[in-house]
Amino acid sequence: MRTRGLTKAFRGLVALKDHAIELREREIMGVIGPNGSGKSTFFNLITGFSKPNAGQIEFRGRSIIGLRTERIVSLGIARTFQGSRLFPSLTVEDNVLAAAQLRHPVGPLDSVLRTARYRTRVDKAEAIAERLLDLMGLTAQAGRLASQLPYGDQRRLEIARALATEPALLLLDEPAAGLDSNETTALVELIRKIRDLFGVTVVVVEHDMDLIMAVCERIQVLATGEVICVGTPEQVRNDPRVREAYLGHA
Ligand SMILES: Nc1ncnc2c1ncn2[C@@H]1O[C@H](COP(=O)(O)OP(=O)(O)OP(=O)(O)O)[C@@H](O)[C@H]1O
Repeated sequence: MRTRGLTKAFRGLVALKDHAIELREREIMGVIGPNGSGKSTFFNLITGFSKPNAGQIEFRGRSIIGLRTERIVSLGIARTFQGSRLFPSLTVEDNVLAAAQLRHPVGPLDSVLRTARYRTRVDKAEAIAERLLDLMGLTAQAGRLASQLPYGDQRRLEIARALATEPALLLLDEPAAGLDSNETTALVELIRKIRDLFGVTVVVVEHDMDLIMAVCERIQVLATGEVICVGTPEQVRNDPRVREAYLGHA
């Protein structure tokens, strides 16, 4: 995935200005910056939740500007959200199945007639859900309502839902928010494992510097909508522009 000249303004306010990023296959990239620096705007533009005023977004060699969110998901980009977007009154398993079926849709006629295609697709979605629940340590909770899960489990369920759409690019929006330090350490391992098992590229937007520094191979820093620095955790940590951006907002 790469962006060039990506710009988004809300009335007079430029939330993202001339943004450029080029992700490498299978890398874990962090995007950080003070509050209001444009991180969520960046995710919203890539996933079709909002449309840029200017610029390009290319994914696997084609422009995805103007495509609907469902189409972008089907091309292989999945995201989690800062706040929970689970279906609270569905079971844990059905939450993952619903996401898996975005990738293996069942038409109403196939469903009513229980065609062979219906069976194949349902089997495929069930196999994906089973594997993901196992990976997330949620198998024992499969039959519980999503709303009844402890918070940390709900966050992992959200990641399972994103993975169920079989993405090539996984966008995690503040995955450590609300987690304690043990859970955050476990999340570092989980993100690495996801990358290794599924071969996905991962972008993490996060305020938790321990998580970012531990898991990311490269980090891009935004400040007031502009990219101020890209580099390894070590380079970013030592960059005076980054310190300045954060101190300016302290
Ligand atoms: N829908 C919107 N309408 C108006 N202004 C918006 C909208 N979305 C974002 N903004 C503004 O754009 C700027 C960038 O916001 P954005 O949410 O992308 O920042 P962020 O880096 O994700 O912040 P945070 O770390 O607090 O989540 C902010 O000034 C914000 O108020």
